[in-house]
Order: sequence, then C-alpha cells, then structure tokens
Amino acid sequence: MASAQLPVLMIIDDDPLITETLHFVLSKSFDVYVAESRTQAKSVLRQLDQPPSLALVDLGLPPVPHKPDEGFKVIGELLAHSPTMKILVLSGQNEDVNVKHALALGAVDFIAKPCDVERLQGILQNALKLQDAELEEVSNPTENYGLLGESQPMQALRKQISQFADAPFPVLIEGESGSGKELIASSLHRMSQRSKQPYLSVNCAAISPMLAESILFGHGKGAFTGAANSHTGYFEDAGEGTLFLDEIGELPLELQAKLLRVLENGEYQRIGETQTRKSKARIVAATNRDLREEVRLGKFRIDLYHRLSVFTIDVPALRTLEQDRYLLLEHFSQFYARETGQKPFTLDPKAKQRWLVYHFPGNVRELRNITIRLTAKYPGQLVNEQQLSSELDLMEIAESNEALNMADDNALSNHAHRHLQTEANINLDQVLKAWEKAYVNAALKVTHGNLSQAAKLLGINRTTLYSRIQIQEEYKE
Ligand SMILES: Nc1ncnc2c1ncn2[C@@H]1O[C@H](COP(=O)(O)OP(=O)(O)OP(=O)(O)O)[C@@H](O)[C@H]1O
Repeated sequence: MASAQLPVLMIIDDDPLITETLHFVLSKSFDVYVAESRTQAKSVLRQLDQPPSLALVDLGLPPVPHKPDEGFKVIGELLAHSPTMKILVLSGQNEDVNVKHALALGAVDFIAKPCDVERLQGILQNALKLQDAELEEVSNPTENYGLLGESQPMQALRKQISQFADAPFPVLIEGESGSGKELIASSLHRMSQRSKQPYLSVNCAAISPMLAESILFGHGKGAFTGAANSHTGYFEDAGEGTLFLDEIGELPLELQAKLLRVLENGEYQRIGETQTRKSKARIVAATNRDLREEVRLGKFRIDLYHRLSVFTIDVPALRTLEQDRYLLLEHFSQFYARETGQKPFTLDPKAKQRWLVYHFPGNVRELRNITIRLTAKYPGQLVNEQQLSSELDLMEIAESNEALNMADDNALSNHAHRHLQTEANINLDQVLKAWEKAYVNAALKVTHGNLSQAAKLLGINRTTLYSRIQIQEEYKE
C-alpha cells in the first residue's frame, strides 16, 4: 500500500528493467509512479492529487528513443506542472551537450546509467532536503518578499510590483521559464491589502481540461457522475484574496470565455447550478508563451487578452541583469552551503568573468541548480573557469552563432573564447571548413543552386566557388 506520507517520486523511462528495479528499491522511501513516455507522464500527473516532489527522467524516450528531445520536453512540462519539483536526469545518453542542456532546462542534476542505487537514494534524499529548505525560505522571505537583485531592471520591477499591488485590475506576468513569475505573483499578494486573505495558486497546465471547470468554479451535488457532494472551486476558495493562474496560455478555449465573464463582472456558476455567484478575488495570471502569438493562432481569446493585460509585468531574463547574476550566486551559494552543512565554494576571478557573461537560458532556476551542484562538488573550494564551464549549457554556443555579428571583432572573439572553453579537442582547420561550408551551402540555397549568383553573393568568382565545393566533396569522402 502506498503511504500518503511518503514523498511522491515519478520515474519516466522506457526501459522496464530500470523502472522495475527502481520501483522495487525506491518504494520503501518514496511513493513511486512510473511512466514510459511523455504522453504517459502527462496522464499520470493528471491523476495525482499532489504533484510529485521528485522526478527521475531519462532523456531518450519514445517515439525517438535515440535522441534526447523527448526528455528535454518532459523536463519543461514537469516544471510547467510544478515549478518546485526537483528533476534528476538518469540517462545513458550522457554526451556533455545533452546533459548540460537538460540541466539548463531546469533539471537539478544528472546521474549516468548504470547507476548505483544507494548513491541514487542519497541524491534523491538530498534533493528533497533542499526542496524543503527552499519552500521554507519562500514562505518566510525576509527582505523584498524574497525577490533578490539590485540591477536597474530589478529596481524597476519592484517599483511596478508596489504600484500594481492594490490596483483594481488583474495583472499579467510575462517572462521566460525560471525568471521568477511565481515569486512576483506572491509578492503582489503579500504587498497588497489582501495579504491576510488567501493566496491560491493554480497551474492551468497541470489540470485536466475535463476537470478544469469544476476545479476553478466548483460543482453542485449530482452535477456529473461521481459528484456525490457539492464542491467549491478556486474562485470561491480564494474569497477576497488573490488567485494566481499560472500558465494561463494553457487554459482551454471554453474556459477562457468563463474566465472573461468573471473578470468583467465577477460572475460565475458552479457546474450543475443555476445560481450566479460573485467572485471578489484578485486575478494574477502568468505565461511564458507569447500570448499575442497565441491570439493570432486562434488559441487565446483576444478579449480575454485585453482584459488581462491592462497591467502587464514583463519579467527581465537573468542574462539582462548584469551584476545581479553575481549577487544571486553569493546568496544561493551561502544558502545551500548552510542547508547542507558545508562551506560555500568561491569562483576564481576567471570563473567569475565567465559567470558574468553566461547566458542562463533557464534563468534563476538554472542559476540555483548550478549553485547546488557546485556546492556539492567543491565545498569550501575555489572553483576555476574550467570546472565552472563544465556545469554550463553548451547549446548556448549554437544559439549565439545565430546572433553573431561577423563585423564585430569583439563578438567574434567572445564566441571563439567560449568555444575554446567549452569544447575539448578543437581543430582550427575543421572549424574554418565548417564555417566555409555553412556559407557556401547558404548561398546555394538562397540562389536555388545558381553558381554564378551564389559566387556573387559570397564575393568570390565562380571558378573559386566551384573548386571550394569540390574540395568540400573530397573532404566528405
Ligand atoms: N529575483 C529572484 N530572487 C530570488 N530568487 C528568485 C528570483 N527569481 C526567481 N527566483 C527563484 O528561481 C526559481 C524559479 O522562479 P519561479 O518559479 O518564480 O519562476 P517562473 O518564472 O514562475 O518559472 P516557470 O515559468 O518555469 O513556472 C524559484 O526557486 C524562485 O524562488
């Protein structure tokens, strides 16, 4: 019998040998749920009363088990479902680039297969302990409601929060994953005159579309099969407090109409009842999608978008917060050292430089996770640039290539610098050939294979282009 007291752990892996063994061993300490694919994981999540505290995720999952893409998507979806979940990657596909990308997406750590079960137990217990400490920190934030940062965009953000806290309109919070939207929603509540009233948070991505209406608005007795008693919904439970609708872009279209009505006049009905009720709750919504684009695609109602977006808070991405990256590092390295009974690590000057130019695609959540790993690996030690780089996402190089301005010497040399730091065994000839090939192919694509035009585009003559293509072909063979 699964005990309600045990923390919930979800294992997502398509290898039955792994899932069965882990289920057997870990069931003593965890309430274990297993899924073999991303689709199955979603349906298991929807059946659970409370989100899992922990997840163990394989990267290569069906329908493309030889690639990490499904695993990457699972990480995003799990965090969308429950932002405080601790996700560990358990993977045989431990090429650096994959593992680091998974970490940047929000996983706390990775464990290479085959894994030592005892070590795994320890890692899971440790993640759980940190999660408890983090939840406690959020419920007891000291200054600024836990929102750290002194940079100009953070100061502007705080000002906006205090301006909007008591405004009689909903607030829409837009920002990348891990940038602090949930923290901002709770700050809006705590700063408002409603702070003594309930603060309820519902993740629209996490509720089944079938049950969403009942969850939000409640139902009357006998409203549908299985509705033995009447039930209040979130709007009712929130009373005069704040209702935070996270991932609002995921709300089914039919419910968007009902939400619009509540926003317009506060009115709603429980399913199966004719009595109209009034909600006095303040609505705060958040999204990491571009809602204007969702409107354009017909997935989000334009009238609802206009209602929600009267007051919009645009949360800055961590990479735009300059020295805050360092301030957050200091804060979290102290925090995790304290929580794990270790001495904090410190970055040496070069590592510090690297930290300050890193892109942080997963924002503050990624920063926290990097800090957790560095605390575990280098307690009380000085971390050098190479040690730090091996914790950072390599895919940023691929992305930064796109934004590279060839005319800008600095951008090029920064790019080269990062490339050298993050990839072992670079061969300059191969790098240059790869660039040449990319340009030649692009020119041929743009000109639909017309050699003369492609040569013109590239600023070389036709025969030179022809011989370069031949060299490339020979090189390929
Ligand atoms: N400015 C900040 N100061 C301190 N902690 C922060 C800050 N911003 C974010 N965090 C922390 O980073 C983590 C991610 O933040 P949060 O869950 O609020 O992000 P989010 O934008 O809601 O992400 P998602 O879209 O994935 O749900 C949390 O642990 C949060 O406490």
